[in-house]
Amino acid sequence: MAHQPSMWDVAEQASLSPLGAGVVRHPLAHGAWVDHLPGWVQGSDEVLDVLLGDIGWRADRRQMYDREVEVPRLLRWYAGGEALPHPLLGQARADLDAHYRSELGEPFVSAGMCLYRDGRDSVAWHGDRIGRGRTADTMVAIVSFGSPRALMLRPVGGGASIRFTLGHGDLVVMGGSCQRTWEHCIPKTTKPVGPRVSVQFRPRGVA
Ligand SMILES: O=C(O)CCC(=O)C(=O)O
Ligand SMILES: [Fe+2]
Repeated sequence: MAHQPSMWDVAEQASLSPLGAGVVRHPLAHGAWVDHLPGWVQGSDEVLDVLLGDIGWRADRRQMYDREVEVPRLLRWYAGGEALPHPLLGQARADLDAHYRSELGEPFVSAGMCLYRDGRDSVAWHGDRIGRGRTADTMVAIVSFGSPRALMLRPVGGGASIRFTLGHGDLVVMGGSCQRTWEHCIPKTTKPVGPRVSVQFRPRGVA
């Protein structure tokens, strides 16, 4: 008998909800803001499966005083011209463009990806300040897949930090002066967490 499409097939197909309807903006001090939309992606499992496959993840090494150490996460960088590993990610970039174009004034281009294999993987406090994020307002849009992890933000000059939990299919966008006037990090956790992949869309010249 031919396979009958069922509600389950429909439910499992990755899709995006309309951005305009659900994004909530959190204004921060010093001209920064964070937009948040939990559950932007539905049916995220198939995307996560692809992202956890062999897409060319590599372990970066950094000079740390007199020795070289591996950064505690795996990385994969897609320049604007390179096809993304799942069609939903191309759709996500197009939807982000449509929603933010008038405010951002330019398209999202690159997709940087981080794989946090478990709670020992992390990214330390930083701003995305390689390039124009150092001097100008910009946006970095992050879509999360897999185990929930905390994204922390704190003002550069000191002050209380704030926390967003980024779960499977969630969107956050850091905008305004956020990369210059605030720092962000994904802290390590001793909780037993599975892998998480973050996909960061940035305009040209921002990293
Ligand atoms: O994994 C995340 O959500 C953040 C990654 C990040 O801050 C970066 O790669 O610059
Ligand atoms: Fe960052």
